[in-house]
Amino acid sequence: MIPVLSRAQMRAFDAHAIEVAKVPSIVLMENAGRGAAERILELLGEAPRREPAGAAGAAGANARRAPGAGGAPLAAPDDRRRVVIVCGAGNNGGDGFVVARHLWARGHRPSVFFCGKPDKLSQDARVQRDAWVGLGGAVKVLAQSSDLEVLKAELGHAALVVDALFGTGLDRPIVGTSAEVIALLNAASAPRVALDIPSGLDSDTGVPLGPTFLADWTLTFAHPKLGLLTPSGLRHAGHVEVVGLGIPSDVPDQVGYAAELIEQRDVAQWLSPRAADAHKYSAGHVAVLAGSAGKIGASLLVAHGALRAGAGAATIVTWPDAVDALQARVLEIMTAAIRPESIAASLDAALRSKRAVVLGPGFGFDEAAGSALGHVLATWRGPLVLDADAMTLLSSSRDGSGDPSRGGSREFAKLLDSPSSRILTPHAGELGRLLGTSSDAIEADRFHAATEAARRTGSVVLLKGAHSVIASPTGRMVLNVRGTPALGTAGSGDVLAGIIGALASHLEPLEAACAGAYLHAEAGRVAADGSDRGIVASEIADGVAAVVRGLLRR
Ligand SMILES: NC(=O)C1=CN([C@@H]2O[C@H](COP(=O)(O)OP(=O)(O)OC[C@H]3O[C@@H](n4cnc5c(N)ncnc54)[C@H](O)[C@@H]3O)[C@@H](O)[C@H]2O)[C@@H](O)CC1
Ligand SMILES: [K+]
Repeated sequence: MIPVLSRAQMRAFDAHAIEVAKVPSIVLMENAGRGAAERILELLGEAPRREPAGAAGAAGANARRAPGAGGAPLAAPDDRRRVVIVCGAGNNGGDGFVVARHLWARGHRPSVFFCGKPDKLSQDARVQRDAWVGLGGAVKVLAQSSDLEVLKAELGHAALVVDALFGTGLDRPIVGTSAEVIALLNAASAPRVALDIPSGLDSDTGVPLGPTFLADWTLTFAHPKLGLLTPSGLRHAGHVEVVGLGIPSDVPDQVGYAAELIEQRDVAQWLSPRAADAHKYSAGHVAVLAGSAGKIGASLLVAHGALRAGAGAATIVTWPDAVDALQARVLEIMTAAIRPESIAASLDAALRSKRAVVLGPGFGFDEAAGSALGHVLATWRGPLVLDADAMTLLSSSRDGSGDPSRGGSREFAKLLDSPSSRILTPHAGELGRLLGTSSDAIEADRFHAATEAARRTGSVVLLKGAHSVIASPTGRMVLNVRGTPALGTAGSGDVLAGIIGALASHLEPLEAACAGAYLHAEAGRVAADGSDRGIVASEIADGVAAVVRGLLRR
């Protein structure tokens, strides 16, 4: 996993590198700028030209474009089509001067602008500015409207735009000339690259503090920052790549990190090959408490997801009329009925010898469904994935306290006492209802919401959305950013719940949720084949087997 750092942790990282490891800060800046320049040179050879667009149009292009894809080479070093670099007064600006010098050394003639008070230049940025000027480079200061006209003219034929205005030091909205500069940069038709983070973005929450640079690529230094990995952060950051600072990667173990990013090799490691004498029950038999009359599709998708992710068997345990409807539809999947008059007894029989339970999709949220959930919470000792209607039951007449006398649901109270190992898979709306707040409040700080929910429910919580956040009750947080908009299709969440159920038969709940999110996203990518829509949920389930196969072959 790749450590993801908060603003404060990144400061601690820098301080550790400088004070403990004795790497001078100017060397870190040199490494940052040189690494970024190398990547920018590559991008100049790859980046597609965009049609000129206003700020809004540019935002659309940013969302649509697959960065790095195809296109004619942009820039043989060319006197007219220059790289435009806009530097601020802090160390982020210093990185910009280093980029300029290395591009110059490779035959380019970058146009360098400075926005800020020259007497406020940080010590290292001043050294780098002087080195740039000492080599004969020019710096155009952006102080008044006529200066902005010069910038605008240069942007009109720029080969690429580099934002080195503000980095992790930003702690308030950008105003004044810098804000006008950002508007101009965002309106440029050239590809846009942010150094470290897009200027204007809060590096912890990914929320724009005010006017914010809209990047196609963000070259972030040493480690990804938290704010780059939220849906809003990624919308502004474009394609995020890490540029090393020449510091060993174990420093975050010493200074701390806020989250981890799932990598392919983590999931490959978790997926151990089946034993030669494996049989369907040793591979894991998943009970799927899902579906109801008119909603049997949900239960089929869960079971399908579980089998494709490696469950040896799946049994849909549901209401008698749904079982009748299912009979005609199932081949590989078994069914068992929950008798409303003897819910506890039928569940005890159905869950015997099962390895994991998935409860919720299409299950209903009436009294009987509540009793079934209550019984499972009270008696099931294995992995339990709670999704969809289970989330509604947990939060009905809820205040998130778990105390029925204060408006918390009975089921929520049972959740806290349950001997099961629970994985909750809410989207923002469901989590909002569970915690007694709005979906907007959840989206405003998804990291906090997921960790808080995990702590309050004593469960692993997978907060769905464009990029999932997986939090454990111990405070560990893992991010999966492999998702694609194509995954937004009916039944996609049901498949995810099934995949996690299968994996939870063998893995710890946090690992199962992480691996499940990753496999689901990758399978969606395979099914979508480069498109952002048009796939159906059963194709995601089908795709999982191929993704698992690929990982096992590694
Ligand atoms: N310290 C280090 O060792 C390294 C730092 N690096 C770069 O340094 C950046 C952080 O540098 P700094 O801490 O100097 O900060 P920034 O360059 O991000 O910001 C500059 C200064 O602007 C001020 N400021 C904050 N918000 C403002 C606003 N809205 N309007 C006007 N001024 C505002 C702050 O006082 C801050 O010190 C990183 O993002 C990275 O790009 C890299 O060079 C790698 C090494
Ligand atoms: K920046």
